[in-house]
Amino acid sequence: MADPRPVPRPDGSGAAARATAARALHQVRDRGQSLTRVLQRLRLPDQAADRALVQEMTYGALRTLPRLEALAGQLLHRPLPKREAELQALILIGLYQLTAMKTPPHAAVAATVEATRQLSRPGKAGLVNALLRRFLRERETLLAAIEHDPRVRWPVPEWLRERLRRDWPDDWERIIAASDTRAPMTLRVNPLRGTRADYLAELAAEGIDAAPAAGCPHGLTLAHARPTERLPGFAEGRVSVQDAGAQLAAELLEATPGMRVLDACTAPGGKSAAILERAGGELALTALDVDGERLQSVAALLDRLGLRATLVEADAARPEGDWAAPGFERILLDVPCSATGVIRRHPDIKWLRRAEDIAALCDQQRAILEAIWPLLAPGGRLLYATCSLLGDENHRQIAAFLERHPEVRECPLPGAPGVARPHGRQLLPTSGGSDGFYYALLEKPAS
Ligand SMILES: C[S@@+](CC[C@H](N)C(=O)[O-])C[C@H]1O[C@@H](n2cnc3c(N)ncnc32)[C@H](O)[C@@H]1O
Repeated sequence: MADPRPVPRPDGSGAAARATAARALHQVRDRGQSLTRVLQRLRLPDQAADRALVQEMTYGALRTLPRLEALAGQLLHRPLPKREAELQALILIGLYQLTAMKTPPHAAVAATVEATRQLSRPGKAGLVNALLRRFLRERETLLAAIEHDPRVRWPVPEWLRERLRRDWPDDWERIIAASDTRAPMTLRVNPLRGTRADYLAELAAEGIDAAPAAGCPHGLTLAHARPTERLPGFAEGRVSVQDAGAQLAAELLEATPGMRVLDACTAPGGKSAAILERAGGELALTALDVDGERLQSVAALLDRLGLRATLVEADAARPEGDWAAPGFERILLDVPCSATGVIRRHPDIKWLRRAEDIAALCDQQRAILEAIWPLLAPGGRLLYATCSLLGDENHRQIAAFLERHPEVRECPLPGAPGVARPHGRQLLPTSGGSDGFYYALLEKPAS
């Protein structure tokens, strides 16, 4: 199978980037690790361009995994043994470059072949070279053979496809397609440190193309994503990165200065910060999370933005202690969920989530909602939020809650973006638009 033609040796950094991408893909695909965590842990290349390449290859390969696996299946006479899972991941990274990236094919092949050395598999260089060159020779035939494979047409696990089809009979294909696109980079301007109009003008003066984000008074979308270090005033807390759909939470909650507010699932803190900014920082905000490590990022975020809240590490499903005194006028419940609405930003979710996780998440959501509701003041409002697209976590969860608590009033959300559901509203991920969020606003009777 080895191709006898010599392979040009690329410079080492390109090969290192491919090897790192293969390691990361292997950790996600075969070990069930989250891509964000893997990329934080792995030693990434020194050069920014190589780090961006690792990012592009890993995110891209996870988006189109079934296509790459189906191609590798055609190219390999028999599957590689389990102990070669990292090499298999390298082959997938190689195929991703040849199917989806603009890298000249000979350079992509050479750097991927060279990466076998970095993975301590120099004896497999011939195999990788032969496979990738065969793909280039037989590209049209190989791609045509998998075109109608349902896993390739709708690159999500079958259980998720079926659930999306059931919940979104008219939109499921569009949703899956949009979930495979790259999400835009949206910012939220901190109104305590300047206006959106001024920030847009400053960006324009620096040649950074941006436009106001629809439906977000403080939001703007960049034409091209860039590292936060290269955003004016980022370190000084003038802007934060936050999806337009996530920014909507603060608008729907309408917490005004002086209110006592609870964010019961706060980390990493984006919505807490938006709620505080919208009220000029003049809120008594309790920001709670069960995960102490994640709470540290909330502290760092509020610090950067010049905002204050009482941070509490506690389980929202068991309110006890000082923080749990009833009488909150506003509560945000951004509950743990399947995150099926943010697959664009975290394509690993598609492969890490299991069908059986959903029922367990629904139980958790119900427990948190039931436990937190008594803390709401009479006449107060609770915004239930998820970044899920699944009815069980969203409108059916709220329908069941309303059935158990007939005194609760559901507030209409007129003018809010998204699609009306039997209860609440759903933002769908769309090309160039926001992530997939769900919101329902509930009010306690005044007496
Ligand atoms: C969807 S994230 C919240 C995102 C956050 N609101 C933001 O906009 O940045 C859900 C959070 O809920 C937390 N969480 C999960 N179970 C919890 C519980 N029982 N009590 C409190 N927090 C919990 C998780 O640690 C996670 O940080």
